[in-house]
Amino acid sequence: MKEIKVLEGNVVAKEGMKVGIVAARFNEIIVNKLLGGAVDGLVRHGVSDDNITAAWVPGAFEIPITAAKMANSGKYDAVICVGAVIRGDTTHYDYVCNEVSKGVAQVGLQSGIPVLFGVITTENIEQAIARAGSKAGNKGYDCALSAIEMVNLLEQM
Ligand SMILES: Nc1c(NC[C@H](O)[C@H](O)[C@H](O)CO)[nH]c(=O)[nH]c1=O
Ligand SMILES: CC(=O)[C@@H](O)COP(=O)(O)O
Repeated sequence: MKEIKVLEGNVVAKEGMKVGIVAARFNEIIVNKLLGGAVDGLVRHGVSDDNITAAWVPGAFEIPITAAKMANSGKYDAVICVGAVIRGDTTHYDYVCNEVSKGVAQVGLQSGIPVLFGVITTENIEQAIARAGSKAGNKGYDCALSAIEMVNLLEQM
């Protein structure tokens, strides 16, 4: 097979990389762990903590508008969104999840910078705990590495 050109971003942060994080305060006990995981992942892979800015919003539904403000400010190379939406007794969960996921994706497409979806959407608190730094890892940490990779990839295009 002929040799083809393959583009791939590594997970070493470029010099001076700036990251915004939007964190939803609802289920704060979970989201604090996601935020900490994101910061840990960023710093361990070369982002200076001086170049990380987090903004707290009331709930996941407020993430997209805040992510859009950050993404379009020109101040950040990437934006990470973290939150925890846990199903309750009504269909409210479905509406929140749908709008947050669509909204975050739209911000990335519209702004042209990587906007990472680190909002866990679970049936119960146990599933959320598992994804916020226990047996299923930390979605915030995962998003940190993906943010670095995507910044490095898009800069090659
Ligand atoms: N139930 C959860 C919410 N609900 C609140 C909404 O996100 C929003 O803040 C409210 O509807 C006002 O616009 N938010 C979460 O982040 N997680 C939940 O489990
Ligand atoms: C995800 C939610 O909005 C949910 O926690 C709200 O709970 P409920 O459906 O019992 O009002």
